[in-house]
Amino acid sequence: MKAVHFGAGNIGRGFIGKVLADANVAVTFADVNAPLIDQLSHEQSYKVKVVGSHCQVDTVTHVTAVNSASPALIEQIVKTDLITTAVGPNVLDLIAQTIAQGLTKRFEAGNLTPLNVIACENMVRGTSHLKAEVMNYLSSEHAEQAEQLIGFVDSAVDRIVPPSAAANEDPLEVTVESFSEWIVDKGQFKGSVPKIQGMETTDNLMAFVERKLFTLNTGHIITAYLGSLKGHVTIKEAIEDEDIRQQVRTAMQQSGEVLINRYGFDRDMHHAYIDKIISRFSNPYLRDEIERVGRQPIRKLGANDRLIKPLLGTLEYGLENRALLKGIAAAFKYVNENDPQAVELQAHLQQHGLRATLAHYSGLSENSVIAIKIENIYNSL
Ligand SMILES: NC(=O)C1=CN([C@@H]2O[C@H](COP(=O)(O)OP(=O)(O)OC[C@H]3O[C@@H](n4cnc5c(N)ncnc54)[C@H](O)[C@@H]3O)[C@@H](O)[C@H]2O)C=CC1
Ligand SMILES: O=P(O)(O)OC[C@H]1O[C@](O)(CO)[C@@H](O)[C@@H]1O
Repeated sequence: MKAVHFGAGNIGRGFIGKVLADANVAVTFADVNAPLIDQLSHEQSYKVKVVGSHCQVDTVTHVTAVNSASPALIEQIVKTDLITTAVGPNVLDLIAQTIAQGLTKRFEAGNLTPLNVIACENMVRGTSHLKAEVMNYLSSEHAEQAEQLIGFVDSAVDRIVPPSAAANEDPLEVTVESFSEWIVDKGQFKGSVPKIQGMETTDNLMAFVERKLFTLNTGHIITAYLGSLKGHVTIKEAIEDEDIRQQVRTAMQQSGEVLINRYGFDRDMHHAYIDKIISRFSNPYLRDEIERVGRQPIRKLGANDRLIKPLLGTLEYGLENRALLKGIAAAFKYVNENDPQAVELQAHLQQHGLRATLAHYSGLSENSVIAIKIENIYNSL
């Protein structure tokens, strides 16, 4: 079996590429980082240091790499059985055209075997979004063939993989936590569903997507922004600050009540899931900086992302949400000159004020009770 994986970064090498290669899938990475591609295609292997409840160093082999802009990638798409991505939600629109070019050539070459595409991004139904973008670049004839032959499979991806420590002399080596969960929507595949150890299939994907987004990502982002407010640098420092820990746990319980109401999760089991995730945040072997978890605050303040989506759930079910409101308010206090979205958010905030900025990026109404509550909390921080 062959796979093309877009994005040879933290998750690409540390999780998705490793799961596929370990399942004897021949993986070709596609990336725009030329030195990374050159090294991967030269070495054709790399190390993954697994740290946490168990520690080990695995070697991933039988991988190669091509530049995402090269014609060689199009040829790979003509022949491949699977495409996966881990490039970042904002990059999916860029790779859609490349995928469409590959599909066009594939159909013209008479390859009518099924092909599945799985975007492994922190984005609700990211693959469905990618499908819409790809279809825009296909002729009506090829779009019809794609509907029949190409599966666009949504997924939930959970493994904490910080950027490899700069001190590490091996630029290909990546350090990952031992926990991992990759769940895909069984009903969206074309042809047979591949059996890949480490890739779970479900016909209830949204429950898993929202459980992960509302628990790991919501807890993580509030840890990052409350931690940044107190001058912490790493997630571990922030979550080990008892005051922050309590607020983060309360926020995760509040978003958890949305999941319990929506999917009927068992409360005790969900609280145990929350505790496990909080312990993952303080993994002593991982250096995970606030800057990574808090990156791109505009994306994370979006209506369908880890802060606003759970809040909207509390409004839907009439649930307590003050800790979530504080996390959202803290997002507007996040200052990082190296993060273009943080810079844009602060500029909009200075020019238009909190409630107009909140409305602009999150879709919440500027004069709503909830916006006024967030503004009052923001002013108290
Ligand atoms: N790092 C983590 O702990 C986790 C990350 N994710 C998600 O995985 C995705 C990737 O995140 P990371 O691996 O952390 O980021 P990363 O920045 O380490 O990797 C992204 C890779 O995509 C490459 N890229 C950028 N533009 C490209 C293009 N046009 N074509 C091909 N490659 C391109 C970059 O050069 C980089 O190597 C994001 O959606 C993230 O939310 C999901 C779960 C965990
Ligand atoms: O990758 P993003 O969406 O920018 O945000 C980082 C978040 O994603 C993860 O990397 C995986 O969900 C978490 O570790 C962290 O909460």
